Amino acid sequence: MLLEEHHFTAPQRASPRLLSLSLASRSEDLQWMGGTSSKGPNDNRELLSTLPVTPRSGRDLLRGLADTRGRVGRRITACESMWRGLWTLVSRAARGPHSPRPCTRQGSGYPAPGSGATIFALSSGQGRCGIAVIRTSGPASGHALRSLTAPRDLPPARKACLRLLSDPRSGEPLDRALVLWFPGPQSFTGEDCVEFHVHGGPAVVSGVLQALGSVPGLRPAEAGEFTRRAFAHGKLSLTEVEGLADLIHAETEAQRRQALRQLDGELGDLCRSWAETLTKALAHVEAYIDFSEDDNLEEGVLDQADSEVRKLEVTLGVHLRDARRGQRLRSGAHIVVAGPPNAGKSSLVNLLSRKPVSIVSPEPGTTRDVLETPVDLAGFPALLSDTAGLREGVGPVEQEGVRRAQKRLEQADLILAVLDASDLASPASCNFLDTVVIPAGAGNPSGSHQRLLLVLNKSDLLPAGRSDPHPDLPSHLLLSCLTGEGLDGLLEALKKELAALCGDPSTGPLLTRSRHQHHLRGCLDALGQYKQAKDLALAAEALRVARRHLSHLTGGGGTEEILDIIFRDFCVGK
Ligand SMILES: Nc1nc2c(ncn2[C@@H]2O[C@H](COP(=O)(O)OP(=O)(O)OP(=O)(O)O)[C@@H](O)[C@H]2O)c(=O)[nH]1
Ligand SMILES: [K+]
Ligand SMILES: [Mg+2]
Repeated sequence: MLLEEHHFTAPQRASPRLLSLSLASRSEDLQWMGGTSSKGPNDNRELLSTLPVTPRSGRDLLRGLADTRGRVGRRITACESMWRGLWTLVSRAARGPHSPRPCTRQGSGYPAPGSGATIFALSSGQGRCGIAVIRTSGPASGHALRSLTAPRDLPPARKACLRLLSDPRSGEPLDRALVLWFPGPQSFTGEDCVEFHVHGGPAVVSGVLQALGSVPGLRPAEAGEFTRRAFAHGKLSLTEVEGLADLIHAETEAQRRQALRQLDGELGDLCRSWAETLTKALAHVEAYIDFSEDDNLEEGVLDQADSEVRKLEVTLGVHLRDARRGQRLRSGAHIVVAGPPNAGKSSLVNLLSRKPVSIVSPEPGTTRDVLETPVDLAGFPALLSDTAGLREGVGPVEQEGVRRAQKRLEQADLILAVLDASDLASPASCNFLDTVVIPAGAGNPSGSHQRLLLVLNKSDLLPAGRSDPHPDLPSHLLLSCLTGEGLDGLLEALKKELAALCGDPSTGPLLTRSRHQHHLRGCLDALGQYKQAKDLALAAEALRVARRHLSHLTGGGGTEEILDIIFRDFCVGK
């Protein structure tokens, strides 16, 4: 029976009497609800599975309904969604065991734009290469495969077969290629898909693409369209889609690990478990609203809901506090290299990025604009900004440079403060120490101020043999950009700072985008409203809002625009 297929498990504290009671009093509502659309069977199934009732099987439920139909008066209940859920399940059970089974997951509910057409694209990179992969997705995929190949029969599903490809219009041979046939729904998009692994020459690739374009019902894919179809068919949740986009763009080891975790569905699983907690709490509140006067409800149902909500609030708070780190790991921590003129800031930026990003010269005031360069520091992504030397009393152009440098300093995740070790007594050095280094609380990592690493450059100019010539300064590292001495120590210190800023990609933060943060905050706000609600109906509504935020996090923001923004990150063929 359907209810069992959906893993309907009766709660341990269940009371069978309660079910027949509730069905008897609400059957009119069930009929009334039958004409309206369901919010989504998954939602209601969850709600149903947590209700304090025990239908032994779908058949019992149906029988109970038939018995009671028409015996009670009309009453619209506060737990409308519960009855919608029941109705959905019951009417599906009535359709019998042969009604189509959902595939691996439920669809996202968003139709893919232009779905129905069969799309094709080059899915491997552009340019000359050993092998290029061209794929199709859509109902005409099988026809396209048969049109291009000889022999013309479909190969066994998911097995690579060697076939001669030829142009269906002229019969001209195009390539000898491996082809793979993925009948839906067991494919990346959930639709019928074909992959052609052809030789990677531009003429072969364009020949096959043109041949595919000549097959009726096929058209070139748009950017991200394959993934969008996978999302529409419930093959990927939105957070997994984001993980996939991040994996494609990952440039460092830490980014790759983080993206892979998200693609594996960790964030989605977490959200679903939170949503389940809320569903339970909601079911308790709804049950209380409906049945409290029947005296059949156990004691403490509301207290249980309250305590679940409180626990969830704490967990969400922890994740929200970690969200900034997840975003840094995804897009790179902002490291701003600052210091007085001629300290060697540009030399250090070039050394860390291993390329001549900035002009280095003995003339103070060489760098004016903020120069940004992405770098991979010990596996962590970072955005290094070279800035103008900080000093007063200079011309208008340099002054503008100083203003920009100061603005950038305010936004830094980490300040890499550079001083000339042989010139610490100069007014510019003293001023920089007083205005930037000391207020940032260098050497005081537990301080609530901005993180800062102090580097004394040009150590090669110091008299040899003295271990630490500046013990009175805040904690610092000695470096020579000229000789490279001290670079390993600096990289080690940077790695520690970045690990603290970004979190451990294998175990750490899971919220990687401001979109995630937005919905989590929305969920927390709604939980705050739940606690303050004076009326139970309002409390239930707050729980529903909270749950909606979590489902938007994994399923989209409720608008097509959000999806457009996310899918825009993909290239054609993905
Ligand atoms: N001896 C020595 N000279 C260095 C070292 N690092 C940089 N220099 C020299 O110091 C001078 C200034 O270097 P830059 O990298 O341009 O310094 P900056 O801080 O970017 O200067 P501005 O952009 O003008 O503020 C150049 O002549 C460099 O060759 C070092 O470790 N040792
Ligand atoms: K300079
Ligand atoms: Mg410079």
